[in-house]
Amino acid sequence: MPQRSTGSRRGKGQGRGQGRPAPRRPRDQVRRTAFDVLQAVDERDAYANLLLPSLLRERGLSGRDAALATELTYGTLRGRGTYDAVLGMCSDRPVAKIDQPLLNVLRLGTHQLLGTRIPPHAAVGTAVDLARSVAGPGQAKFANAVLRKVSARDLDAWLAIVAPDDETGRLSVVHSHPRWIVNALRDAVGAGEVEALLAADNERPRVTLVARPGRATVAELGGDPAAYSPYAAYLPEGDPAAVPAVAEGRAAVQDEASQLVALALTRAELDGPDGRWLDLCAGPGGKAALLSGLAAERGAHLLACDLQPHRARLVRRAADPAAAVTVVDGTRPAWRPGTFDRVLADVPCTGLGALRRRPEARWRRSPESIAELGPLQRRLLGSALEAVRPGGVVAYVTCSPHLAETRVVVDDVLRGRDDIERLDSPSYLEGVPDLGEGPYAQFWPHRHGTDAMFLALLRRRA
Ligand SMILES: C[S@@+](CC[C@H](N)C(=O)[O-])C[C@H]1O[C@@H](n2cnc3c(N)ncnc32)[C@H](O)[C@@H]1O
Repeated sequence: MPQRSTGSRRGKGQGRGQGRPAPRRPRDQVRRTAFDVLQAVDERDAYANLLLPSLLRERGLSGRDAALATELTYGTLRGRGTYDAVLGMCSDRPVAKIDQPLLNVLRLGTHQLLGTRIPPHAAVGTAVDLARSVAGPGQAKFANAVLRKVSARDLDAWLAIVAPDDETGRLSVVHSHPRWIVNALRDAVGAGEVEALLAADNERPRVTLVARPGRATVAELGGDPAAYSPYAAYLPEGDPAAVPAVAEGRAAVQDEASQLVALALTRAELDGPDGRWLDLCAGPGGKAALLSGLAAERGAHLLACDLQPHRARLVRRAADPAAAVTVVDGTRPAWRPGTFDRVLADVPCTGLGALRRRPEARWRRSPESIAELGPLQRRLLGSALEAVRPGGVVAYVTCSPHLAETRVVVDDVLRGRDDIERLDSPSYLEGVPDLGEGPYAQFWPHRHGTDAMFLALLRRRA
């Protein structure tokens, strides 16, 4: 079920009695900003985690206003499946027939009513104002009628009414995930844990920082040292950019499992040289920053690649200055086979393991996305295995636990090959419990408090 915010009780910018707004400036900037992000996500595939911070800056929203806009945006994106089911009961038009802008206003209003402690009169009043400004007076009346019906019950009471009887349907509506994702996650984690996983996907993730090796220390990060990564700390509250090491690029926000899968690659023992490391899909550079720092400490050298020039530029900014960064199609590499001692293939994937941080991915992705990504994932893994020398190690990584992106890809690529050994990945993540029985390792939000990262460590036989 969408997480109920413990945040603001106030109805921000209720507007009534506050005098006339300045011309051309929406009077409720907080909700207008959340609405604009919701629209951009739907209309032009924007990423909320990139667009929202820039809109907040542009509109001068900070402190409690920025926190409320963030809560409303993410809460509405997360809860959309649940809220649409409720709206379907409260509207005389099918949800699919409601125009997009008005539907997003209704979702935003429903989130405030069912997922926050904002007083109902403020939630409805501000939504009606917003409906008037984006869809006209007639639609404002409709929004008022619908949201008044929504406000008649709390979330639990609505769920008792709208949740379907079949288990997949119930999980889908109660935890606001499309059915196909419920099924895929059940296949990956098992029926006994899928509900805990879906619930964890709707929690706000704690902010985890990484102290980039050789450039910052965990003590500088200020928070509690993290449970598993020796380079991580949990930020208790506040803006990560206020941490000096983050502002200076010596530290960054990075999920702990993202750190650990890169670390596991560096921990696999090698026979022979260990000087040449490759990050095949490096953009925007989180793992390359960690690997390049460790490489520099060990006298090794990292080459970090990405297909996209703008992503490669982000890698350049994040990585240790000693690393080489280049634009390369990893499926048609420029190096000779067997050049590298360690290779990371952190391939493009659906991102279904990071739904806490990118809630819109669940609505944007489809089973077709899995089918579309599969050939590229296989080619990149094949290319990584070609790039590593006999005796060297490849880490195949996804930020998705979907079986068709994880073990099925690895098993397909290795089928019929006897030159590759599967290493026991969990044993390179000592101290992290419950990663599975091996040889692959799977992190889970509900078990580890991390993204659902997948790791396969593969050695090319000497
Ligand atoms: C999952 S992201 C990598 C995340 C990165 N390792 C990090 O930790 O920040 C996948 C990356 O692969 C890149 N990519 C896609 N196709 C590629 C190709 N054919 N060759 C190299 N990179 C590719 C994408 O541009 C994207 O930046």
